[in-house]
Amino acid sequence: MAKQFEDNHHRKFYYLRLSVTDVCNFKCTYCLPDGYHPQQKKKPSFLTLDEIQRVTGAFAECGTSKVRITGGEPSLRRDFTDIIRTVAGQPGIRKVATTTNGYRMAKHVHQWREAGLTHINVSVDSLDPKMFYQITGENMFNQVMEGIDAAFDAGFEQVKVNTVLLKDLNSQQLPQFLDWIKTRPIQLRFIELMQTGEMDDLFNNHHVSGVSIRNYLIANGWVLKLKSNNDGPAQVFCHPDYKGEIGLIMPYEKDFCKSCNRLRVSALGKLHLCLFGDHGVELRDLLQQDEQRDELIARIQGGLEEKAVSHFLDEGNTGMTPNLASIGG
Ligand SMILES: Nc1nc2c(ncn2[C@@H]2O[C@H](COP(=O)(O)OP(=O)(O)OP(=O)(O)O)[C@@H](O)[C@H]2O)c(=O)[nH]1
Ligand SMILES: C[S@@+](CC[C@H](N)C(=O)[O-])C[C@H]1O[C@@H](n2cnc3c(N)ncnc32)[C@H](O)[C@@H]1O
Ligand code: SF4
Ligand code: SF4
Repeated sequence: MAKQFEDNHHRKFYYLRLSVTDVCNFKCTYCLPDGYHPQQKKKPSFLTLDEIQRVTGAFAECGTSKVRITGGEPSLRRDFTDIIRTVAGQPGIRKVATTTNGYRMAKHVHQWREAGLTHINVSVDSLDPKMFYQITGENMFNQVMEGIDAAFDAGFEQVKVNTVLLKDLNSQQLPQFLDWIKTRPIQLRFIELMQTGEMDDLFNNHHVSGVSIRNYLIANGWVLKLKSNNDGPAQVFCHPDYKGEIGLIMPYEKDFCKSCNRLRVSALGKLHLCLFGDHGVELRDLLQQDEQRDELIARIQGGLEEKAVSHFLDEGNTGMTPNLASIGG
């Protein structure tokens, strides 16, 4: 194995978030409130299967054991199942995950599972269909719920659900969410709203910290679980009376970035050292032939020297990220 990816702050990288498209069919108020619009007139060409195979192969050689396929909406790629199969086929990749809005899950999750998908995260911002529509711009609540049932049916032992915590919207619905996971093996994660470049007043109007939920959980017998080296940033709590778990993603908390274990590659083939970084490192020219792998690894390692110790969101600096669809969250 080539040298494990590590930065100058002694953080090791086991987890690659690979975006395969910027396109999305939803209009979430906090992400793409006006829907997806290409940045240039020309149709962008997103990473091909061969390029995906080369980039994940290089990461795997340097210690990456988990790849999350994300977007935009990754399942809108017509070759999505082949992408899963390609990533799953890389020696060393033990977890192949995706994050989806759930739109295509009911129909296709069995085939994703057969292709090698091991973990699935789906976004559900409210359990109230009307509020779901209000937040996502799409009337698809029932379809997404059917998708979650289909995932269990296909053999996933747990489904993770992402809920962006929004003041005066879903932040009042904790009892409903707790009730929902009582008998279901769902890890429900509340994500604090993050400010991005294109966001207007939404952040000031709707950002709310996850601290009060954490205090509630601790006061009511929930216990913090230990993490493994390729887990995401959620603090996960479990309770003996619940089949489900609660996760909290609180990026504004001190030391959130201390345990950063992940790198990102955009759908256009740029390495992003941080979700809120200033620029990407071009990789695509080194994804054209298998023989370029050593050069590719050297370029990623060079980029890692520049990785900052944390984001600068508290200073109002959101880096170059206009919205999370552009980099895959
Ligand atoms: N600020 C920040 N937010 C992150 C980071 N990683 C994940 N998130 C947030 O958490 C959201 C949910 O991430 P998911 O795509 O569901 O995956 P995950 O929680 O990283 O991974 P798992 O632990 O495998 O479920 C992302 O879309 C981001 O909003 C990170 O490195 N920095
Ligand atoms: C960018 S989406 C991509 C995958 C897929 N389209 C989905 O929605 O699950 C990944 C995650 O980022 C979250 N997200 C998007 N914008 C966000 C923001 N500004 N703050 C916090 N989370 C955000 C979404 O809720 C979703 O769970
Ligand atoms: S959060 Fe996901 S589903 Fe919603 S607009 Fe962004 S990319 Fe699309
Ligand atoms: S904000 Fe940047 S440094 Fe912090 S955990 Fe996320 S990717 Fe890592």
